[in-house]
Amino acid sequence: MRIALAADHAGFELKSWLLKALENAGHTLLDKGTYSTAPVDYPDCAQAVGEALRQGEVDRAILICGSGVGASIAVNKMPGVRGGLCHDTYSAHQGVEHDDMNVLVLGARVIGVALAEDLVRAFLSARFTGEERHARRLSKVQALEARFSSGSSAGSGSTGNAAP
Ligand SMILES: O=C(CO)[C@H](O)[C@H](O)[C@H](O)COP(=O)(O)O
Repeated sequence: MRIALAADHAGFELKSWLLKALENAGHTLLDKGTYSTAPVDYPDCAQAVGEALRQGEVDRAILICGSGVGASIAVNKMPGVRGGLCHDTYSAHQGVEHDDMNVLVLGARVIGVALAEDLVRAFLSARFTGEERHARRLSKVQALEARFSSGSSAGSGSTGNAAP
């Protein structure tokens, strides 16, 4: 699978571990930084993976900050990007199966490397089921996104399919 990874300074070390593990597993990786522990801002990391997803450069993304909270908030501002902060394996696969989550967000100051690797495996192995109730709910999420995104008229109720 084609996977983009990005982390802020708090997530840099965990990203480095995950890059090695994913490379060994044969995935195609796009490392969007950061490349050291020098402080950077998590919205910039979120933007980097969100754009890679939206431009079709990758199929999924992994985004890491200290808690995972800031990165999760930021990445979900981008249309078509569905990030979930998951620190349990059930959520890491169910988020894909039911919600078509395409970004796994992790908090490097909260979890260890072994759990992170399990979470990533669960996330990457999962597929959206496409069952009617999940597709219906996803359409409603996309309608919310279209209704409140800048440039669209408030209250339009559009259900256009957002990229990707
Ligand atoms: O955890 C975060 C926000 O939810 C951020 O990603 C940062 O990692 C955190 O805020 C960084 O804190 P620092 O004191 O600037 O290292």
